[in-house]
Amino acid sequence: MTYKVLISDPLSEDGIFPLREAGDVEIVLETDLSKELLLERIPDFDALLVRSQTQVTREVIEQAANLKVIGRAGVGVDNIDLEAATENGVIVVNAPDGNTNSAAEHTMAMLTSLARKIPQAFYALKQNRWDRKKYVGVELKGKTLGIIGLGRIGAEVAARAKGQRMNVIAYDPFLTEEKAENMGIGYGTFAEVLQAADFITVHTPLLKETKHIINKEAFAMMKDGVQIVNCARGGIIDEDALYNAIVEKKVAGAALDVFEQEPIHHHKLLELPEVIATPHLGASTIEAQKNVAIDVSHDVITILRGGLAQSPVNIPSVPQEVMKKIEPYFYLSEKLGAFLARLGNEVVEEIWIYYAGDLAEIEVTPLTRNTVKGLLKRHLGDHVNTVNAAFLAEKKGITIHEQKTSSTKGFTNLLTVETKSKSGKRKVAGTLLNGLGARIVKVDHYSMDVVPEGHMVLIHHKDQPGAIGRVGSLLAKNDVNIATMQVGRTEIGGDAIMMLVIDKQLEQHELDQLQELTDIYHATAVDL
Ligand SMILES: NC(=O)C1=CN([C@@H]2O[C@H](COP(=O)(O)OP(=O)(O)OC[C@H]3O[C@@H](n4cnc5c(N)ncnc54)[C@H](O)[C@@H]3O)[C@@H](O)[C@H]2O)C=CC1
Ligand SMILES: O=C(O)C(=O)COP(=O)(O)O
Repeated sequence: MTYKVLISDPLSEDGIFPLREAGDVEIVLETDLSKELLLERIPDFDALLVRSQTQVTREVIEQAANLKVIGRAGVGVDNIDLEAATENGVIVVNAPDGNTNSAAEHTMAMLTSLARKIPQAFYALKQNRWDRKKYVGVELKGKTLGIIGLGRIGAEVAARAKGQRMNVIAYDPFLTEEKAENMGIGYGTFAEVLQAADFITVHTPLLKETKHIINKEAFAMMKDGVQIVNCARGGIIDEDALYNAIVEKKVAGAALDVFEQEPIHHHKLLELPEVIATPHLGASTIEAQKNVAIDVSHDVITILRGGLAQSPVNIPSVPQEVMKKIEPYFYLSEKLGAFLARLGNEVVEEIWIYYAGDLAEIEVTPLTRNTVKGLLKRHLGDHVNTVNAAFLAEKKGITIHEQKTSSTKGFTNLLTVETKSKSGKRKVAGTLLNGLGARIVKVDHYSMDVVPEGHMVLIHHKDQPGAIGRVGSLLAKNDVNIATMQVGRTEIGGDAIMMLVIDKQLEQHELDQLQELTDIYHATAVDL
């Protein structure tokens, strides 16, 4: 199988070698696509690789019938409609570490340039103006740098600013006093940081919660003559409020790498001499571009081949050591879900998934998603996957319960899935037998030992002599070969079930014939 990958923003050629060498990947490089052309191209592709330029909107995602993964060669994913991706089962991955250093270095370059007015002085010099008085700056040493958002980049900026002998104070919802102390910086609330700082730099992602956090009210809290740096995302700072704060001399200067709408043309902020800017260059170094392209290429290949990504954005990442433990159960969990889905035609209202024995010791969320995927697939088809399974279940009004239990019924591991619908509850349990693979060991309250694959027929009947024979004869008459057969009953002469593994899929009329046999209550075909 060959996977088609569209690269729609310029990516480092040195960084995409994992894709080039993959053998099963066809790369199409088409940058600067118009919205219309992207919509036209996208249905052909299994993967899309972007930076910050391509706008991966809901419309694009919904048009992308074959898309499995969107790789963001960088950090910010605000140009990708994550909700639409999740709803459509498309995994989004990014490269969170590869450009941290470059972004931090660019921030420091902007901070220094701002303090010493280097771009303005250079521009004047280019125009033959030797003006030493006009471009007197301020030192960074001894000044307070306020950092809003102390993640990977914020923390690197803090370390570098300390090297410049600045006092650093930061606000981040995850920053504790102890952590700040260990880093040798101060910490405060959002307002305290704004009030204390001579320079403010923002390093949050652009989210609903961070949109315009630096607004008119925020500027009012700041010191007069404060200088602002934004190498994170346009939109974190309200551009109109910044413009006014500069015109009113509240803000002495601003260094901007990013804008609310990119690319910019004749932006009013650029008309102000206090503003210096770069065209979103924070991650534009040879090293960062190579790093992010390598990381995202690896993740994209892994996902296309059915593996689990290192840096997924819209599904929780699973550490490698946890993955090793749960991977063997993936097959079993999906098959149990699929088995239950075929037992009845009624609308499932609730799902319980019980994890026992070895399973009770590990992180099972990925298995829960996989079970739900197996269950929903019967009616929703291949559209459902581990990314959107929980979302689709919720949309269909199905509640999912996940429970760890100590009751293993003698198995070293036991995965039990139970569904509730209007007519009652159905249950199937499975285990992974050491060296022998997956087995269904219980259907409702009947014990079994069946490999969960192939064509099966589950027959509810009365425990009477001749019932098994009649089923065997009818199947033989229809030229259906029985591979294995298991029988279980509650009591002699009571309700019983037969679980047959057969060599072909039963036709509806064959099922009807089975149900007409004496002592047979009901027959269900289960094709896994
Ligand atoms: N200019 C450029 O070329 C680049 C820009 N970026 C931007 O920088 C952003 C940050 O990148 P990283 O540091 O790698 O991300 P990160 O996820 O490591 O750090 C973000 C931090 O912001 C904090 N945060 C979230 N909401 C906040 C709030 N309301 N107030 C204060 N802090 C808040 C988070 O707790 C987290 O610690 C990215 O999301 C991206 O948009 C990243 C790389 C290059
Ligand atoms: O990684 C990020 O968030 C960036 O902003 C870098 O963007 P870019 O890949 O240079 O368009």
